[in-house]
Amino acid sequence: MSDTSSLSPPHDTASEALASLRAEIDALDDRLHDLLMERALIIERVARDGGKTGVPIRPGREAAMLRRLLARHRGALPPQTILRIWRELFSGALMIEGGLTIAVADGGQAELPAVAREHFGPLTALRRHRTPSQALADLTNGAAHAAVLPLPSDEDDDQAAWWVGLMHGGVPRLAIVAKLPFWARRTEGVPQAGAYVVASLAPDPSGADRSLIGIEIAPDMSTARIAGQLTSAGFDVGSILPRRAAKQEVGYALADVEGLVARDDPRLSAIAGFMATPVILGSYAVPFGATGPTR
Ligand SMILES: C=C(O[C@@H]1C=C(C(=O)O)C=C[C@H]1O)C(=O)O
Repeated sequence: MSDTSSLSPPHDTASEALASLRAEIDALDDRLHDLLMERALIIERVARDGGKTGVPIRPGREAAMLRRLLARHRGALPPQTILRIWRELFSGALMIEGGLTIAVADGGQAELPAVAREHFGPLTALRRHRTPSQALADLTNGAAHAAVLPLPSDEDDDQAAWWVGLMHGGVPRLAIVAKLPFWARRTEGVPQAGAYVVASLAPDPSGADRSLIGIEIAPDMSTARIAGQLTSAGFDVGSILPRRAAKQEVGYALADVEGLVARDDPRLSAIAGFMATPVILGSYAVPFGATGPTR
């Protein structure tokens, strides 16, 4: 250990005023702590009597709670502090509900585990994999509750284009249930990568959601035409990611549309011009502070 004898102790002036302010902080901390313990008692009741089944996270409810608190937030405390505290509370609550394990595919994007950690907190077990299919296998064999996967890009090879596999389903039926980061304004030093969370979870509306539609297209179909077909079926289209592999008879497209669209939405079966009826791949709460449509 280094020699600290020459360091002067912290020197605070007006020590009486400071001591009294600190006493106020300590008293408030007791009240906050009492409330947190009371909250944990209710979480225990949710776990015992709430009738929840399957994957315990409720991404829509979490997003709605955060938006509500951030909307009423006033004063000097940075709003992001509110988000950090509540994300930590959610992760503690999920420990009470039996704990959470998240699989993350970090292939090519070292930032993805950091994005997963930022969202799910240090209490959550993370299983790191190289590829999306390895992370998804954790869901099908019950080793993880949810998978954090990279945002699709037009540079993805077949292995990386995990959303195409999601279109063809399987048991359990997996869906995109959240988009990360929820705090959309990024500051220097925080992970910049985005991700989708996939789980076997029913849609959990947050009040401001978007949905992802997987489409089989003829390989030469233009993006404008895909958008046109979706728009005339009544969808408000944000972005479209086409995937046209060379020498293949079918291409794919991932469309991001406004609202929480149900799997049996009649607009899907009424759509014309695609190779098959488009399928809903899931939905996500619009990240806080996001500007404009996101893919
Ligand atoms: C407590 C619940 O479970 C989880 C924990 C939450 C919380 O701490 O408030 C909210 C949503 C869920 O992710 C719930 O479903 O209400």
